[in-house]
Amino acid sequence: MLGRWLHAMRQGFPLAVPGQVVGLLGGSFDPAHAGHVHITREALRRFGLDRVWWLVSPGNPLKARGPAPLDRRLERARETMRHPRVAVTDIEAQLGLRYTAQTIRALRRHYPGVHFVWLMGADNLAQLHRWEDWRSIMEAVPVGVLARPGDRIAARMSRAARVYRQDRVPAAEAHRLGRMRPPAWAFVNVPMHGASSTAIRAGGGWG
Ligand SMILES: Nc1ncnc2c1ncn2[C@@H]1O[C@H](COP(=O)(O)OP(=O)(O)OP(=O)(O)O)[C@@H](O)[C@H]1O
Ligand SMILES: O=C(O)c1ccc[n+]([C@@H]2O[C@H](COP(=O)([O-])O)[C@@H](O)[C@H]2O)c1
Repeated sequence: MLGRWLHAMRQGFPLAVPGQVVGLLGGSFDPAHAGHVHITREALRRFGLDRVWWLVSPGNPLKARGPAPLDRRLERARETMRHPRVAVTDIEAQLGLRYTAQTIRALRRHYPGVHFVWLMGADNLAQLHRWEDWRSIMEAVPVGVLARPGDRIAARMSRAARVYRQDRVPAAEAHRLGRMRPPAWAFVNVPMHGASSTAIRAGGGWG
């Protein structure tokens, strides 16, 4: 176990110790914005997380348009999210991975004993059934979903929500999500934030 740990630290990966609950917010962050910060703070509180790691993706496999260069997105993400319990990382690029199911498998190997929770906005739950090997994600880690304007109904009616309806955790129990045995997922109706990277790009806000 120590060997794998040292390996993760040598690669500059964030530190986590066995027993900690770490939320993973994967995203294009093209660019990062106040909505990401908002859901991260809500997730820390609502899902009882010790840490959140932002996984700035090399590129969403379902998005045809390539994002801005990774270094630029990382830099903006680090300027945007400043919190002692949040780390902004490019772990996926370092591991040469872009499919979430593979990333989760790799992180669980690198960090034995750490409890991971996959985080996402409601728009992503609505699409989850299109992700590579999506059921293995639900079976591997608990999933925390945060409300997003316009996407709550699509998320609730989604294929993933229907297939895993028995495994939905009531919002009042969501603070224990990280220690639950998967499949387990919770949808929390946090106050919503309207920011989106698409809107920022459309307004030339990257400049
Ligand atoms: N305002 C928001 N409210 C709730 N969840 C959000 C919000 N913005 C982003 N997210 C979630 O954060 C994660 C990363 O999002 P992403 O980097 O794709 O930002 P985005 O604003 O959705 O980008 P784009 O408009 O390019 O699709 C996703 O799970 C997404 O659902
Ligand atoms: O694994 C997949 O097939 C897959 C398909 C679409 C999106 N994802 C992941 O979902 C996260 C959110 O993506 P995005 O572009 O909406 O920010 C990010 O970590 C992506 O790598 C993953």
